[in-house]
Amino acid sequence: MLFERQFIPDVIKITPKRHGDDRGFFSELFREDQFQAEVGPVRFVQDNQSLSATAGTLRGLHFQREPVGQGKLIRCLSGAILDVAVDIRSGSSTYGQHVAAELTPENGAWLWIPVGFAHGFVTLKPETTVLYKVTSYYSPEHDSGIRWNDPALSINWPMPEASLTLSAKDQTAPLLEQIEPPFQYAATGA
Ligand SMILES: Cc1cn([C@H]2C[C@H](O)[C@@H](COP(=O)(O)OP(=O)(O)O[C@H]3O[C@H](C)C(=O)[C@H](O)[C@H]3O)O2)c(=O)[nH]c1=O
Repeated sequence: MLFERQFIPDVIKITPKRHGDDRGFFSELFREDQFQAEVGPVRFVQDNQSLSATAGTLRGLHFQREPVGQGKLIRCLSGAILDVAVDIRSGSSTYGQHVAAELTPENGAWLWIPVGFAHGFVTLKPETTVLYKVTSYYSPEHDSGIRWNDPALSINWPMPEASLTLSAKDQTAPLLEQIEPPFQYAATGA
């Protein structure tokens, strides 16, 4: 299991080892002991899966407010995504900045995004399946988000707006400056 901290170091790209042979490969996708040794005492309570039929499907930028903020461990099972995590922790030196990582079945990587980030992705291929583990249960009343194309975030989505598919909720999400900072920076980044 290779852990690569991104330029916002609390966001980590995790690449499981693949044991290849003439049949294909075997891979231990997740081990709590190795994950907790690197990240800390984080546990997952819910697994999610989404299928997006077309390339250019953009889901995000979402987060759940405290006390049920969600850490997310994301991987792409089919197709391809550009995964984006925006630091929305008040007091963070990288507040409003983001990490972007391409996740594909070929690279087999997870992206770990702790509580304190807004998360979204755009699909780069049709029939894209995303699996993600989260650290708090879904709570509709705490579900929140910021606008995917907020100019203050300078996210370079690789497709023109006209070619994107978004939910009505995502099209009308507030700008970061319009919301109360939902999280406080904590050095642990858990
Ligand atoms: C997140 C979630 C949703 N739902 C229901 C609520 C709606 O009826 C339906 C679709 O929900 P939503 O439009 O929020 O799904 P996405 O747009 O894919 O959002 C998700 O993808 C982005 C990238 C995220 O990071 C969020 O975790 C998550 O919100 O599933 C549930 O029943 N349980 C859940 O945990």
